[in-house]
Parts: sequence; C-alpha cells; structure tokens
Amino acid sequence: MSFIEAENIWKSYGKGEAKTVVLKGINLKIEEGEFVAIIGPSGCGKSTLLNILGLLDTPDKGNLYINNKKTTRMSENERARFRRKISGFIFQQFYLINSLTALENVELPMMLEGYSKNYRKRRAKQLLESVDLGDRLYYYPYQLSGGQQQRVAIARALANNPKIIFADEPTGNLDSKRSQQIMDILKNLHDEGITIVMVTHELEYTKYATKIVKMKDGMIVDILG
Ligand SMILES: Nc1ncnc2c1ncn2[C@@H]1O[C@H](COP(=O)(O)OP(=O)(O)OP(=O)(O)O)[C@@H](O)[C@H]1O
Repeated sequence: MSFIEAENIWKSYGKGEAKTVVLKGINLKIEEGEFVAIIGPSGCGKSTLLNILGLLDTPDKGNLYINNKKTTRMSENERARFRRKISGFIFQQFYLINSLTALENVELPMMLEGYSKNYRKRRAKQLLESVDLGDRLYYYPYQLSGGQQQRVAIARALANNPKIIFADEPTGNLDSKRSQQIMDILKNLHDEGITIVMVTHELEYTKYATKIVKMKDGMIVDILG
C-alpha cells in the first residue's frame, strides 16, 4: 500500500440551495519520499484536499489511508495525535503565535509531545539555525519579515521530526527572492527524505515536484510524473 491513499473522496460545504460540492471523487496515491505539487484554478478544491490529506478536515465520503492506517474512522483525538506524530504544516499566512518568540513558537509542538525544556530549547535553536535564523531566536513574529516568519513556521513544522510536510501556498505572501529561499529549504527537506505535499499557483515551483496533480472543479484531471 502507498504511504497515503485517498479513495473516492467527496466533500461539500453548506446545505440545500447553498450547497457547494468541492471535491468530487478524488483518488490519489502518494509514496514516501515524493514531492507532490497540487495545482489548479482558484476555488477548485486544492486547499480542501490538502486539509483532508493532512487530517485537518474530514471527507463526507470515501477513505483515506496513511501509513496503512484507515484514518477515516478515527476519533478527533486519534487524528490529532496521528497528525502531531507524522506531519508538519506550513500555510500561506504563517500562523505563528504573536505573543511567543521565534524560539518558543518552535518549542510549542515539542511541548505538546511532552519533551523536556532542555531538549526543546536545544532542538528549537538548532532548527532555527538550520533555516538561517540563529540571530533571531528571541524576536517576536511582528519583528520579523514575512520570509523570516515563514522560516520560523518551517522550523516549527519540523520540530517533531515529521515524515511528511503539508504546505498550502507556502510562498503566497512572499516576493520572489523570499519565495526562492523557502523553495530551496523545501527542496533540501525533500532531498533528506521528507515527503512534501504542496499546493501552489506558482507554476515555476512545480519544477521541484516529482509528481504534479492537476485539479479542476473538484476533480483530478491529470497526474504528471
Ligand atoms: N469552510 C468552508 N465553508 C464553505 N465553503 C468553503 C469552505 N472552505 C472552502 N469553501 C469553498 O470550497 C471551494 C474550494 O475551496 P478551496 O480553498 O479548497 O479552493 P482552492 O483551490 O484551494 O482555492 P485557492 O487557489 O483560491 O486558494 C471554494 O469555492 C470555497 O469557497
């Protein structure tokens, strides 16, 4: 079985007249070590699919297997635990906690896993150094540029040694120089063996992908690679 298998995934929002069917029978397999780019027009369901693959949202119908485990019958608690153990998330809006320093933001996921203060600090520092932020450990998010904030978010996503990183338009709020830095980091993580699933509308960045999934109107219309 593949690392991730989505079988006939359906998802809609709203009810009655206002109902929108956002995903219409998605089938997708992702192997360990792949770099998958999901592309398609605005509103075609890319983020919805990413959220379902990352267990942040549940499908109305269909099955999702991750690491040979059927996730679609799990309780919210089990899903949260599973999520924390194997995945890291990066979003266009960064979602850092403004009242915490860069170091504390990166420590947070390790705190939830019960690691000691010493270990957390040491690892958070290493991770921030690895994204070239060793001189910004005690800065708050509002004192950092967008590119720096996204690098803190990447360090945070790596805190618990994820097998897979889900990235939703990670360069969406950044200029091209900052975007390139983020893509270089994602490429290095992929080279180190981490599976990456990224939603993007920057076609240029699909060059890093080993598989390109093209969506349209809630369906996968093509898979390249
Ligand atoms: N929580 C929600 N409630 C109602 N409708 C939603 C919700 N989330 C998404 N939608 C709708 O589902 C559709 C798909 O949204 P989604 O964010 O998955 O698209 P996308 O392909 O990622 O778009 P974009 O490229 O613009 O970010 C859109 O029409 C959106 O309005």
